[in-house]
Amino acid sequence: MARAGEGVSVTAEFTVQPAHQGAPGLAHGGVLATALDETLGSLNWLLRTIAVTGRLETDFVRPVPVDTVLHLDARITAVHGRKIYSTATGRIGGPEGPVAVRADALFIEVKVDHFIDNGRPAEIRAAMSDPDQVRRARAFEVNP
Ligand SMILES: CCCCC/C=C\C/C=C\C/C=C\C/C=C\CCCC(=O)SCCNC(=O)CCNC(=O)[C@H](O)C(C)(C)COP(=O)(O)OP(=O)(O)OC[C@H]1O[C@@H](n2cnc3c(N)ncnc32)[C@H](O)[C@@H]1OP(=O)(O)O
Repeated sequence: MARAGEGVSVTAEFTVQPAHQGAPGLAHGGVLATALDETLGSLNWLLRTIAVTGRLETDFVRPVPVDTVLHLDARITAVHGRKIYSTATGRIGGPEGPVAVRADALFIEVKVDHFIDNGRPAEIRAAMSDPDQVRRARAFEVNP
């Protein structure tokens, strides 16, 4: 679950499951990048803005074993026109533990037409019939 913090920030936890393994016993980097991306993406809801990831630069600082809880902390650093700049860290061993991963991101604000024009019709129809469900499921749940 992601929680709003001070300023435009959120914290979240992501537990690395066996299915997230890359190298034996360790989290796959792409899954860690996804956890960062999802946490960063949830920030845009605090701005009440629909935005997609344009750029995600990830540093992998420490290996993250399977079963680890990744403590995520993300905040918006700047907004310029449609561009939303944000940064996130993922710590292990507790919220004050060492940084294992970090990311800098650029999200670009889009109209809802971005999804209507490019998404698959069945999912668009489902989302339109229950927008609250989309908001909860896509924006505020980090663990699948
Ligand atoms: C009622 C109907 C309901 C139906 C829908 C229901 C719900 C929808 C609501 C919410 C959706 C839910 C969740 C979505 C949120 C988050 C999901 C998690 C995050 C993701 O997983 S999301 C997937 C991965 N993501 C993509 O799938 C993006 C693919 N991409 C594109 O779709 C285009 O690429 C786009 C739109 C990004 C930009 O295209 P564009 O034509 O709109 O804008 P343009 O190119 O003009 O850029 C404008 C300014 O951003 C700069 N800029 C752009 N890209 C840059 C880059 N990469 N690096 C550096 N700067 C960049 C330019 O340099 C310019 O800067 P400047 O203004 O200074 O010149």
